[in-house]
Amino acid sequence: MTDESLRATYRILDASANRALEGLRTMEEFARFGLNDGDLSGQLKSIRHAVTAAIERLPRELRLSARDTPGDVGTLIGEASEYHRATASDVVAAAASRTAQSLRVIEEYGKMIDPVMATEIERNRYRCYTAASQLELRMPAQRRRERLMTSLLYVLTDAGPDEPTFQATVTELYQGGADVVQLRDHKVDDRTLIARAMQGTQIAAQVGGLFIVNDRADIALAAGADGVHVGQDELPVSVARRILGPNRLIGLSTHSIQQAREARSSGADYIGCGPVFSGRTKSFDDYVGTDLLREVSKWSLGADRYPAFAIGGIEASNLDQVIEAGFRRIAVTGAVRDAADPAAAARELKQRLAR
Ligand SMILES: Cc1ncc(COP(=O)(O)OP(=O)(O)O)c(N)n1
Ligand SMILES: Cc1ncsc1CCOP(=O)(O)O
Ligand SMILES: [Mg+2]
Repeated sequence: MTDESLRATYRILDASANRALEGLRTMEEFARFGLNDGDLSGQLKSIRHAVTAAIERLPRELRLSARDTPGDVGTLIGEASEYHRATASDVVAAAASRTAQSLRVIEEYGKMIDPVMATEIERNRYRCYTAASQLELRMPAQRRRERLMTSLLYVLTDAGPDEPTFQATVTELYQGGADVVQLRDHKVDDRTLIARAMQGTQIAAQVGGLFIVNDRADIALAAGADGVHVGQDELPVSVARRILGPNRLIGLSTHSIQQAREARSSGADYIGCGPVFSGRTKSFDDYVGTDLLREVSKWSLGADRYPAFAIGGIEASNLDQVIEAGFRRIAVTGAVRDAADPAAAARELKQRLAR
């Protein structure tokens, strides 16, 4: 090998090593701080250390003297996509792909310089594929939980008389500012339920909203919905979780502070809290009123801002009482469904919650 080609090879190895280590660290940070997953962040850290050790087999002075960042023509070539990362999932996917490519480059050029190093890099490239795919598989959960954290308005709707009507209703609800739409209909058959659940899921994905199925974890899973909502006498959260896996959301109805605390420790992603007032959709013997909202809001704001939606008879006319009790998240049916202009009614509620 000529001096020139040796220098070029070291330059490639040095740049690729930096890229691979940066990519590994980017993934590791998300596993650690985004997912709090000690096992996955440990795996990525161990790969990073193994790659560092393999690279350190190359004489550091040769790597450093070959480095020429100001003279690198590649630093001037930027694709627009490199500057756009809308979500943490995009960051992780880009880091995973960059890392795998860089490890492959080190492996190929490294074979000319140090076959032992190349073999060690190959071994860690395979480890990296496994860890990166585990991390990427966790990202839908992250996206859903991030979306939930920014959700203020949750609207429950029935299956409607037919598919076009349901499609128009759900689209209108999201356009009006609903962050979450729940399909809640005890009257229709399972065929109708699954068809509507699939339709709602598709609309939600297009507009960036969340779509939840009431009561039925099986239907939620089969439709690919964002999650299920269950009541105190329905599927326990642990069973719904077994059906839905870690990536989907589970909401639980709660009627006391004790139930709210238990919901959180059982792994529910959010709670419905009520019934607050007497409403038009479902009647109850007792109403929790705003006292429970006050108690839950004091606790949930301290509990890492655990998402809690007030539900039951909430309307534009009593919304201030809910807000005064510390709640900025509500779930409604009648206030939107029965309005002359449901989208406008949703928009008004949303604007007041967001203030
Ligand atoms: C967001 C939200 N909160 C509460 C409920 C009520 O659930 P549940 O008590 O199980 O009653 P049904 O809706 O099944 O009649 C809900 N659906 N959504
Ligand atoms: C399903 C449910 N659970 C508690 S209150 C309620 C109904 C919510 O509808 P509305 O907003 O019309 O009272
Ligand atoms: Mg229920």
